[in-house]
Order: sequence, then structure tokens, then C-alpha cells
Amino acid sequence: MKEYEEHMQKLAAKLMWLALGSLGVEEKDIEGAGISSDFRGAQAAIQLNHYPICPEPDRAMGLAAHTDSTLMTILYQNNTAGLLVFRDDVGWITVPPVPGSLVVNVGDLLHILTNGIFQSVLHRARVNYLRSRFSMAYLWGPPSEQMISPLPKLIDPLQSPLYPSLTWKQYLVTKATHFNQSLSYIRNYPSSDQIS
Ligand SMILES: O=C(O)CCC(=O)C(=O)O
Ligand SMILES: [Fe+2]
Repeated sequence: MKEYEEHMQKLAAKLMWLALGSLGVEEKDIEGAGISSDFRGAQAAIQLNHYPICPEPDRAMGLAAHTDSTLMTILYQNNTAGLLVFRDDVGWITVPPVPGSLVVNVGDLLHILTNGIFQSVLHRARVNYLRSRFSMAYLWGPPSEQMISPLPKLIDPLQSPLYPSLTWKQYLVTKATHFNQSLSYIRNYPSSDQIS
């Protein structure tokens, strides 16, 4: 498990740079925002999910629809389908397991950091009536006291940032009250002091 975590940590930092680099963000932009460019001090948790066989999947909850409160989540799923993501134009679509591959979810904090350019994804998991399913989520985020705010480079110069500056800890408090509405709740709040 420790080895898996070490690999995931390196992969997360690499993926983060692929995502940010694609937006023209450079190391100095990240350092300028007070974040170490190698994401030193990042915090992570591994969540193991097990979905036993269910004779009536349509009447069971599985994992309720949510967005991850992370910067990024790297998800392994065994070869039983069950993960669904929500696309505005089509609705719920299955993310089929592909052997040897991992799923990467944009989390709410990356959504905030990129001022909504990379949007966190609403997803849920269904149970299966033939096979049990398990998944392993590597939930990756910043140090808990690190301020996260939209990167100045990604803010339209004629507009204010869409989200306030806040720590992961503060965001989790908001999420515990506002659940899937949290991002819209904090949107356009000038300061995290006013957030509850
Ligand atoms: O089991 C899955 O595919 C989804 C797991 C998940 O979304 C989570 O652990 O946050
Ligand atoms: Fe999730």
C-alpha cells in the first residue's frame, strides 16, 4: 500500500503539471500563489470502496452522486463496470473499466485553482447484479493550511476571480453543509471569512 501511495503521489504531481501546463501555467505562477511547484506537503488518503453483488441494482444506492473535494482523484476500478459520470449534454454515462488503466477525476480544488476552467466532475457508482465491484480512490489535495485560490494567470483581466481564497480545511467545512452545491455556494464570495 505504501508503494502504491508513493507511485500515486508522483503520478498526481505529474498529472497536475500536465493539466496546468496545458493552460500555460508555469512554475513561477504556482510558486507566486504560495504553492510549492513540486507539490511538497500534499496530503492524500486512499479510500477503498466495495460494492457487493445486488439482485436489484436499481433499488440500491451504491455511492451517491458527488464531486470529490480534492485537487485530483486517481481511481482504480476492478473489471466490473459501475462508475458513472454526469455530462450536462447527455446525462449519466458509464466509465467502463479498461484493464491497466486508471481514471482521473478533477476535484473541486482544481476547479477553484483554475477558476472553473477544469471543472470538477459529478459522479456516482452503481452496484452490479452479477459481480461484486471494488475501487480504490487516491484522494489527493494540498496541505490542509495551504490557501487555494484561482491562479491570477487564469482570471480574465476584466473580471474578478470566480472563487475566494480558502484552505482545504475550510472547503471541507463548507462541503459538509452544502454538499454538491458547495462550488456554486462559494462562487463570487469575495472572501472566505464570510463562508459558512
Ligand atoms: O467506486 C467508484 O468508482 C467511485 C468511487 C468514488 O467516487 C470515490 O471514492 O470518491
Ligand atoms: Fe468520488
